Amino acid sequence: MSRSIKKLTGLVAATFTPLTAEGELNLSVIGPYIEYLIENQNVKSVFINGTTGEGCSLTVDERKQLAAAWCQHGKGKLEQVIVHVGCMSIKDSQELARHAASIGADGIAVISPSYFKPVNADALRLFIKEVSTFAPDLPMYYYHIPSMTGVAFDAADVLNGIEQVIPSFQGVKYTGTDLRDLGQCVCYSQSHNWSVLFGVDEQLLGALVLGVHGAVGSTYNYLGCIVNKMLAAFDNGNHMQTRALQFEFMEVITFAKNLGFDVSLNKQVMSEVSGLAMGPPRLPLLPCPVSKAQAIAQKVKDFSQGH
Ligand SMILES: CC(=O)N[C@@H]([C@@H](O)[C@H](O)[C@H](O)CO)[C@@H](O)CC(=O)C(=O)O
Repeated sequence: MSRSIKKLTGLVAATFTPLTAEGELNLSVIGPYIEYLIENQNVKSVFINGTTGEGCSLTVDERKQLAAAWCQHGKGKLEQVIVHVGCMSIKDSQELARHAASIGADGIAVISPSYFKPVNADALRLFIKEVSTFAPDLPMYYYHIPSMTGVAFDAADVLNGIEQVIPSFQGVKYTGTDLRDLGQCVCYSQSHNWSVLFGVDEQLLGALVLGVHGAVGSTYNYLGCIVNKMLAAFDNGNHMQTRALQFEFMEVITFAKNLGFDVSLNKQVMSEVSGLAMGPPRLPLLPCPVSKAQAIAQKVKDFSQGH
């Protein structure tokens, strides 16, 4: 890689994709969205076109437009814009990787293809490598999310030896609950100065203890401020406060899950809490009842105001 690497750490918001009522991209929201994240949540890095952003439901052209808008509006304001480029077709992923490099993104990430699945970690490494060659100067992150892709072999197996085939490899975004595998990813990453970012927001404390370098998640869009307090308490060795915040956080997520928390409901919660118009989800996700989103938003606000 020809340029120096900014290590990805701290909280990263997995952003929602604002749509109009008619289901088209609503790029006018991106500028105010960035202001909201920085000023209200103290969150300065974003992960776009991922799960929360319904990236796999967008066209390649829409993904490019969105990535360009985030990079353009975020320039000089955001610390890092990471663009998820995972697709079913490697050609589409390569094109998105090339595009991300051309617009000044700070990094790219890929999930495993999930229709034709790689048979083993070697095949997945090869896929990631062939995408990375279209943006050889951009840090590449493997996005491990077996609950969505159904590709469940250990992320640590994917990392093993990857530096030999992908010079730009820079870490893993780990959305899974296997702490043994996560721990092995952290351990392997140490000698390469890679970042391991955790993606199960309600279990972050367990991952922090294992030494992850940050977290990428949907709830940091509207609870980033509180989780930043939790990270500070953790760094200061204040275990009681860290645990108390994590427990309260878990309570909010449990409440949300009992109401059927998914990307659709989450998106509406974001609209309710932030006042930004995120719009509906895209099919096959269905719009959710606003009353459920309002009930969760109230819990989020109570939690935020209580600290
Ligand atoms: C399966 C899923 O959507 N997980 C979320 C979490 O932030 C999740 O919404 C949160 O932990 C609440 O369960 C993130 O890991 C997803 C993410 O980072 C992304 O949008 O790419």
